[in-house]
Amino acid sequence: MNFELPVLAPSILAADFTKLGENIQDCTKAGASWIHCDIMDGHFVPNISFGPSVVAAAKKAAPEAFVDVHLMIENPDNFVEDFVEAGADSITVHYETCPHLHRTIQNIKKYGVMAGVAINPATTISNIEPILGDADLVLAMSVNPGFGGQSFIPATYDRIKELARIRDEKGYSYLIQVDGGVNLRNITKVAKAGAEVLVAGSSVFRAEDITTRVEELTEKLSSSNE
Ligand SMILES: O=C(CO)[C@@H](O)[C@H](O)COP(=O)(O)O
Repeated sequence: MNFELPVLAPSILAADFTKLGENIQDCTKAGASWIHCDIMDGHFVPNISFGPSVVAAAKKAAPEAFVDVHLMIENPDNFVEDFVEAGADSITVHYETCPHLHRTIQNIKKYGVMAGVAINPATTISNIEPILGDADLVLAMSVNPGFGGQSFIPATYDRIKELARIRDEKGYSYLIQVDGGVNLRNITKVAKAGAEVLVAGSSVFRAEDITTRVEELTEKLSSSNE
């Protein structure tokens, strides 16, 4: 799949579900090549969102988009196949939910999709160092997972830089993703710190005009490279 880094990944958690297809197409028409799907189970996180049928609907609305699935659920191994069948191009699991993380990553890769590992703001990066060489994507949560519309936790900037430093030092190849509280005011700083996949929910879908907002965020990402 073709996309240029850094890339914006609008999170449909904040979309108007009565117009989900239209909201997603507003994003892709404005140049968004990724769509981020937040799966919440009411156990690992104190909120319930949606399951594979909504991911399949998102893929149907934008077959050309890279569908990025973020599993905030316990026992994620039980659901990997369902999300792959729904059209996921990447599946990210939380370190905090995976006692056998190496096996879970291999299980995701078996389906030919990208395998990501997410860490909560209070989880130290050293916890996932042993598997960083196997990860296709590392997601540094910039809010405590479970809800959209929260404020970006500033300590995330240093965590992004640390993930980039380890990758360079060890010759790893994972993408660095950031999720939570990303908006027009901070997106440039987040990208300049080294984030390559920037998830934005309320900033995109609560905007007066989704297309214009995606264009504005994407423009800031493009100029962050300069
Ligand atoms: O995973 C999560 C929250 O748990 C995020 O994907 C949010 O959905 C991002 O939303 P905003 O903070 O951008 O509103």
